[in-house]
Amino acid sequence: MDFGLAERIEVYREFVNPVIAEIKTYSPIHGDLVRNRNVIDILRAYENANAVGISYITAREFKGDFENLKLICKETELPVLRKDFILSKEEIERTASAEASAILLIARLLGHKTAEFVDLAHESDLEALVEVHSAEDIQIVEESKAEIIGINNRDIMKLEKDDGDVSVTERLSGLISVKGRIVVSASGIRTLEDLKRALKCADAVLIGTALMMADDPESKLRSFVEG
Ligand SMILES: O=P(O)(O)OC[C@@H](O)[C@@H](O)c1c[nH]c2ccccc12
Repeated sequence: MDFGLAERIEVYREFVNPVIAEIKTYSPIHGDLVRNRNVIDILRAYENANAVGISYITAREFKGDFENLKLICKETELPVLRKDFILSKEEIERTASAEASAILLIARLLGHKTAEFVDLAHESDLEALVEVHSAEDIQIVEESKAEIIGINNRDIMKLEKDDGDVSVTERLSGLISVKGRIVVSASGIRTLEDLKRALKCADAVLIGTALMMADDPESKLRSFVEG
């Protein structure tokens, strides 16, 4: 049986640093991140370095491509998280049809519809990773049945134009009162020190840019996972 993302994080965290490795095509700050490489080669590098899961951004603001999501899901046994600005039930169903195992839902975007969208994700057999960036967002996610809370160290509505570091995770993780949910720290994690700080108050981290900008993503990821 292939475990979902939440369960895999719980198993991995006993042995390694659980890292959700992101295949990120483009960054508003750094520009093109794929740099003519093959997406599947990047996927294999992440698999070889023991990523706990794969994240792929389909959002057009990040030059993502839904066909690539389908290809990645077909090519890997790891759980795949689809990241986009999800605003409709159809997009949830499309994510399930691509055979992703988890979907990103943004509390800031969905507001009090978040709980309903989490239930819709579950109806499509998808795990819900609800992303938060404020105390208000935490209240919203706690009204839902989301199994994974993603603390974004940046405000995604600013499309990475803002700075953000693990101090956001340190501050917000303390506000989570409903226990038993997996907490993931995402964005702006560039060094093993950032990772260690994040894992003091989160169960896993999600890293994109630092891996995509590395000359050798496999060894870069291995240094985070085994560090
Ligand atoms: O590249 P970074 O700093 O490691 O951040 C990764 C990830 O957190 C970021 O890409 C992200 C977080 N939430 C999103 C929502 C949409 C698109 C992208 C994102």
